[in-house]
Amino acid sequence: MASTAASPAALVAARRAASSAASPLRRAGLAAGCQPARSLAFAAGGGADPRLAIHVASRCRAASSARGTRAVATMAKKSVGDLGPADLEGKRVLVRADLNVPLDDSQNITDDTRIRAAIPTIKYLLSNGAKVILTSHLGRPKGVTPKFSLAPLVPRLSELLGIQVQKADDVIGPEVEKLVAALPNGAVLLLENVRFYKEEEKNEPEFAKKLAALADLYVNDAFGTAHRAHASTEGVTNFLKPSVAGFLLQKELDYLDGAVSNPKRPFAAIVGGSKVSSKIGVIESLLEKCDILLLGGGMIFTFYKAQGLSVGSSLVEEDKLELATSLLAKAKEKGVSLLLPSDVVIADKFAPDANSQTVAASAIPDGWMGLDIGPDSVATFNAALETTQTIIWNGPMGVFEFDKFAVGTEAVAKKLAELSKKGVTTIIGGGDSVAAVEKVGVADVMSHISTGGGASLELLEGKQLPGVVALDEAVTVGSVTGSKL
Ligand SMILES: Nc1ncnc2c1ncn2[C@@H]1O[C@H](COP(=O)(O)OP(=O)(O)O)[C@@H](O)[C@H]1O
Ligand SMILES: O=C(OP(=O)(O)O)[C@H](O)COP(=O)(O)O
Repeated sequence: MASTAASPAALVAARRAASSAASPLRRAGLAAGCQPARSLAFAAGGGADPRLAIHVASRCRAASSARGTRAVATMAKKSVGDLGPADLEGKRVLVRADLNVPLDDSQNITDDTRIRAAIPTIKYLLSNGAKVILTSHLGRPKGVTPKFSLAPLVPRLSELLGIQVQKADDVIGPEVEKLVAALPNGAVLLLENVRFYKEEEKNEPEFAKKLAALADLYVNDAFGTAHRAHASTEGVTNFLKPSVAGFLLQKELDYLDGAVSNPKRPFAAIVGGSKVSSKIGVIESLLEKCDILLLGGGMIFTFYKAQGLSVGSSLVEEDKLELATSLLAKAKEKGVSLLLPSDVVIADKFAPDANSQTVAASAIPDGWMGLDIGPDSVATFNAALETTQTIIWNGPMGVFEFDKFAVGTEAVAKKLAELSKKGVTTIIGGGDSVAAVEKVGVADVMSHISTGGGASLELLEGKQLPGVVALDEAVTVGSVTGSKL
């Protein structure tokens, strides 16, 4: 699996110099949807603390895909697998994929995971004689912006599909209609970046209607964008039936909704990342479902402080101390075994070359900040994980972008890989945990790695995703819900 990992120095420089157009990393981040506005929002939220700025662009990566199993949970939707040759032969199928991949300065794809993840659905449609009209966004363009064209994706798409993919220069309109009309069975037409039309993000019905008019049926396989109610993810379903889930979307729901809501027990959740505030919804939702909750990352210092411990200059959200206390109480009330790290690796500055030492969580000296969990915590976490059958992981245990403080995160990745090989269901819920798993080179052994950062977070928070809600319901037979039985 391709890695998006960059050197810590490059990462820090890229995060801090958000205005530097010369940075390839920043461009990669921009191409993948990480705009400066988002960086600024995080920085502002954290009082311009560089520790909060570092993680922004690393949310722009994704992961592996495979044919999904049957949907089992509350959001079960009709699947493309429910459609056969009789439904698809000669039909024009509008496929919304999330091909929002990072590109370098020369418009080369630096991580093709999302393209590869979209292939099974497209191949299935082609093998059933359909004509595929493929639509996606790339980045967050404001109007037509050449550097956000989908043209650089054509060679890789063609290579993976084993056919020459055609490319339209527009999304709707007479030229596109002509190309669609001339499309033979078993061919793919890639439309231009759907966000070149402002109507897309505004979910304007007239635009959705024009998009829908290109096709006979609709497949949404864009999990990474399923939390957006846009014309190509939501609005189009009002004008095109059937509207069904692609294999990737289905697999994401099977794991992030199905396996998490109906887990093989014991079920452990590992939640890390920088701030407790951005994970409140996830923690609260997982406390309803899991047996064990392991916390790591920058958020632990807010919990420590809430318990009266000294945290030195570690990241703390002063306004979330009460919340941390209430989450601890809620875990107790629910009978969830909540484990906070017992030791931490501290640094004398927020830098890759900082001096560091390992101390008990209760012994952080003034002027030092915790940047990773310590070896005792890793051992305790590993022992807890050994007892489980299902594990969901969201958020790194430390500042893994700096090698010196990546040990705890990498240990978790390795443990999950080991357990996955033994049959434990391991789910990596998007965001930076995906980067960590890729960095350690164990992505391929995990049961599921989400292709959506924001979308997986919303799903884990228990929210309904508009792009999913809009799809046709699956057929229900008895107590089992899913595709053909
Ligand atoms: N102890 C810590 N202090 C400061 N930042 C941390 C700490 N531990 C982890 N982080 C940062 O948290 C960021 C990831 O946070 P977040 O975006 O919430 O996770 P995710 O992307 O997995 O959802 C990473 O950039 C990492 O460097
Ligand atoms: O990269 C994406 O989201 P992610 O960074 O949360 O994984 C999706 O393509 C959605 O992009 P958007 O956040 O610009 O709507």
